[in-house]
Amino acid sequence: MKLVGLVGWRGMVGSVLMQRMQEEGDFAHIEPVFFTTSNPGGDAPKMAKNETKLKSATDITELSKCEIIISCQGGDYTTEVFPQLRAAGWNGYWIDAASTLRMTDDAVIVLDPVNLHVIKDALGKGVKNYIGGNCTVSCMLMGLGGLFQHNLVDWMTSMTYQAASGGGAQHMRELLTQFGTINAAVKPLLDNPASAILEIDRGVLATQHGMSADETKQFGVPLAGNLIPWIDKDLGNGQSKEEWKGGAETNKILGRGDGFAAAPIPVDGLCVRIGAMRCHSQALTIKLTKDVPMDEIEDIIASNNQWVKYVPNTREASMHDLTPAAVTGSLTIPVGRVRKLSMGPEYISAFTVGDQLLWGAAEPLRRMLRILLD
Ligand SMILES: NC(=O)C1=CN([C@@H]2O[C@H](COP(=O)(O)OP(=O)(O)OC[C@H]3O[C@@H](n4cnc5c(N)ncnc54)[C@H](OP(=O)(O)O)[C@@H]3O)[C@@H](O)[C@H]2O)C=CC1
Ligand SMILES: N[C@@H](CC(=O)OP(=O)(O)O)C(=O)O
Repeated sequence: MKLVGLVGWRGMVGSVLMQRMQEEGDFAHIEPVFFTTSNPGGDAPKMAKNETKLKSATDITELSKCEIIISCQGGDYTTEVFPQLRAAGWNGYWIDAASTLRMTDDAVIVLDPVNLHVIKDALGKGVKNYIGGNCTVSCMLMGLGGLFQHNLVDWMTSMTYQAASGGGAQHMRELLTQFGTINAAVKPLLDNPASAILEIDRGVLATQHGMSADETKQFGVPLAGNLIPWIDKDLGNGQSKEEWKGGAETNKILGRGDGFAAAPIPVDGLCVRIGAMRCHSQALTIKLTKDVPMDEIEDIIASNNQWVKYVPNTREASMHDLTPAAVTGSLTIPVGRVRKLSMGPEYISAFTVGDQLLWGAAEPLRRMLRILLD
């Protein structure tokens, strides 16, 4: 059985990965070795077999013994440890959730329901680095992959509604704490049915404006009852790094653009943080390469993979099936609000939601592991 090193297994993404690996019986196919940056010598989790103690995640000799390493430890860890491992002559497979290596020439962004052909081609060429994509991009492609597969996308804009979890566990906690603070500030008024709504509204606003640096440490400004129209770094050209990833990663996953024969498809838009917990949603405007009847569009979207679920464009279905609350914890990727736009028969809208810790982070990694094992 292959020795598989697991780094970052107790973090938020890592915990979801461990849960999914247990659900899918992945541990039956590997000899796991658990690494840690904080507790070498401590007890490994119950999935451990022969190696029951945690090893240091910076011990290059121990890491080098693994044929495959999966890291959910984060970009700083990858930046520090990955070059040392390769410099030491390690030739194993590196599977990573962090963005650090995604755009390097010797790495493939993995989302096998969409780009198994790209992965297989790279494996044949001896590529050893397989990196999970940006959560927003992966969730979008799981939903709209059919349109790309049929060469129907001329260009696409993605306007996102991204959950707090994209920032990490502390961001989720901060959001909930802020909701609690706001509620507490106006609770006496809320409890009194005779109180004036504008007085409640003033109380909410005063609480948001009065939040301390400590209460907004993660997001920088209040997110509860608010939104933040900027995610990740400022690239200095008016675009955020999250928005840049939308175009760059989508094309790399599809095997288009730089380094590939196929021309890139323009994908761009605005990325916005909202007060959802762990599902990223996005509203898409798509210019098709030709006028396609609606029933064909539905078939193409719905039949692309077993997780996509086409939601009829009705009020009831959209309210119940096309929301973060409906999707959280599930691998289902609903796609709805699909209709022809008034700009012309080649323009359609769509709305999709995905659990950014599942398809957005953990699931492509464990599926890449299974591809290597099978
Ligand atoms: N959050 C997201 O939405 C996404 C994240 N990613 C990537 O995954 C990386 C990891 O993200 P995420 O899982 O959110 O990071 P976490 O902060 O939850 O976990 C990272 C590491 O922090 C250490 N840690 C310290 N304190 C705790 C604690 N109380 N509970 C659990 N772990 C703790 C653990 O390392 P140790 O056991 O060694 O102490 C853990 O592996 C990101 O940096 C990013 O590169 C990718 C896609 C989406
Ligand atoms: N940037 C994403 C989360 C994330 O970790 O993205 P990436 O894996 O591309 O760094 C968000 O904030 O929602």
